Amino acid sequence: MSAVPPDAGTPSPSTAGPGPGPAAAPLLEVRDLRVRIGGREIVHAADLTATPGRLVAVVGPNGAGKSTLVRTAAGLQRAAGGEVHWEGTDVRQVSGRHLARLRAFVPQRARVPDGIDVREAVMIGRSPRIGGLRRPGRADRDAVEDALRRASALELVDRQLSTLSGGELQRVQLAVGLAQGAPVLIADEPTSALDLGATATFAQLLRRLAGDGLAIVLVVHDLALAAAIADEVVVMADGRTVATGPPSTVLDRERLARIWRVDAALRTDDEGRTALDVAWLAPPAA
Ligand SMILES: Nc1ncnc2c1ncn2[C@@H]1O[C@H](COP(=O)(O)OP(=O)(O)OP(=O)(O)O)[C@@H](O)[C@H]1O
Repeated sequence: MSAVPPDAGTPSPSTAGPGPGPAAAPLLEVRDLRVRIGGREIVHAADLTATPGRLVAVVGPNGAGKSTLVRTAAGLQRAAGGEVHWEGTDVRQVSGRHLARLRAFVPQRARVPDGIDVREAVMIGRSPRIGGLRRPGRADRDAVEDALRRASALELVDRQLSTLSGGELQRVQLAVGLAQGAPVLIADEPTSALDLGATATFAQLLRRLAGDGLAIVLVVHDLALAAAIADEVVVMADGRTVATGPPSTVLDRERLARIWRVDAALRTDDEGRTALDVAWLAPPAA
């Protein structure tokens, strides 16, 4: 595997994007993260920051370590080195219960248990707010319905989870995350099975949520989508974060060639349309 060196002097995140101006204090800070799985080091040096009101897109080729980075940041995977801090506290000192109140995690591949319907699944997402001793009340039922509505999944409320299409399941997974009511939303490729219209609806929802003050971390392959909605892009390659900054600066043609080995250029027009012009049939860049 070729090692891609980190870029020196990538632009400061504080100058980025469509989000609100001066950044609030970060809720999540990951520094110099290393992760080993099955005796192999998968992430060697990764950084990530989640701040209220900002949307960070984590991009990079297949196998770059994006999922491993966000899973470890979310406290779902143990770090072998470096730092993961939630509200300034080492993640190892944060109880699972408190973590569940701080962050919602929408996984790339959700487990789909048999015999559970969408309403029940989203109520399970709500459980960190309910606690072990209390039964769901009116506020919880309203929160479930609101999460389903915001995720454009309300019409699926009585369906069995196991009968949903890939795109329907992704919308429900988002609702599960939203029902949790956490200030940080981490979503791993939540749009991979969505059609064009559903993706646009989702993009608008994410921007609205960021506008409402949520900190969002989104793993995404669609670079045109990332460019349209992210305040900041984090590029991962070979287990390292190799660039961080505003999409227009970070996703330049030279980097697309170097990291993705493709001749491609991002384009943004005055009305906020973004496109990736790709020379699909050109041989990979050397
Ligand atoms: N549980 C595991 N056991 C062994 N190898 C793993 C495990 N999880 C991840 N890996 C390996 O670690 C590397 C990084 O995986 P990861 O899923 O983090 O990458 P990614 O950037 O999210 O990829 P993709 O874009 O394909 O989803 C890959 O080579 C993957 O095969």
